[in-house]
Amino acid sequence: MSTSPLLSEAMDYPGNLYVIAAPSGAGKSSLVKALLELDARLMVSISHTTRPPRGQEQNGREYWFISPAEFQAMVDRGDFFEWAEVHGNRYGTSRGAIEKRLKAGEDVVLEIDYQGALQIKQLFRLAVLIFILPPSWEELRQRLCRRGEDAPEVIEQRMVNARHEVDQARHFDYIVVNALFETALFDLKTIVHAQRLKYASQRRSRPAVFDALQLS
Ligand SMILES: Nc1nc2c(ncn2[C@@H]2O[C@H](COP(=O)(O)OP(=O)(O)O)[C@@H](O)[C@H]2O)c(=O)[nH]1
Ligand SMILES: Nc1ncnc2c1ncn2[C@@H]1O[C@H](COP(=O)(O)OP(=O)(O)O)[C@@H](O)[C@H]1O
Repeated sequence: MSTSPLLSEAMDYPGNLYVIAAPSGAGKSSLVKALLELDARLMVSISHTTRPPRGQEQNGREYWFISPAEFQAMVDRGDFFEWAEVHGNRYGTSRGAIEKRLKAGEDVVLEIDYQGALQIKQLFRLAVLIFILPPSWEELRQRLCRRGEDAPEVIEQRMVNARHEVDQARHFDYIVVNALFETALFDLKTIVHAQRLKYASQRRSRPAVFDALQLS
């Protein structure tokens, strides 16, 4: 059991933390974007990365794109809540942004890899870990190809890494299979809503339960 002081503090945070991981191409970003459109109470945290931007990506929208030296300086200053190397690049969640939001009672979604998700669970016992699975390996490859953003060798590396990533799904609280998009989105929405109610009642706050139900 971790003895991090953050563990007990986190119990008192009024906001909920949802952590969503998946192998590249499973549909995580598309699902999270649709979820945010359905649920105005969710905020997504923008990560920092050393990966170069893809075609339509903008600094500060999908990611904060920074150099390896800038990333290292943030690591040295302890600016990251968690960080990991994924597919040869570094990615991290900035500490300040999520703590401030959770303390303010906002529900935060982190779209990160399994290593980061498992680090977060050590710090926030109440974090809800959700793993998105593709319906098959073949469909995963097809989605990566259809997305048309990655070179063939990058796709191959992501397919190899996916085997190990999928193996980590058993450590998560929930698994959602993204076969039919609308069904997976409904599953995600249900998990978010059910956990919101559960934690509101655990905090023994009747107003918080009503608030979670969006009743007055
Ligand atoms: N640990 C960690 N992983 C992250 C973070 N941001 C993104 N990732 C993960 O890094 C991996 C690669 O992301 P990306 O380059 O956008 O590729 P994509 O998953 O194919 O869209 C994905 O598994 C992301 O969830 C972060 O802040 N921390
Ligand atoms: N349920 C689905 N059925 C078919 N294609 C999907 C589905 N979900 C996502 N996609 C497509 O698969 C590709 C990868 O999705 P994306 O959200 O970028 O994945 P990730 O963020 O997990 O890497 C995109 O082209 C997206 O439109």
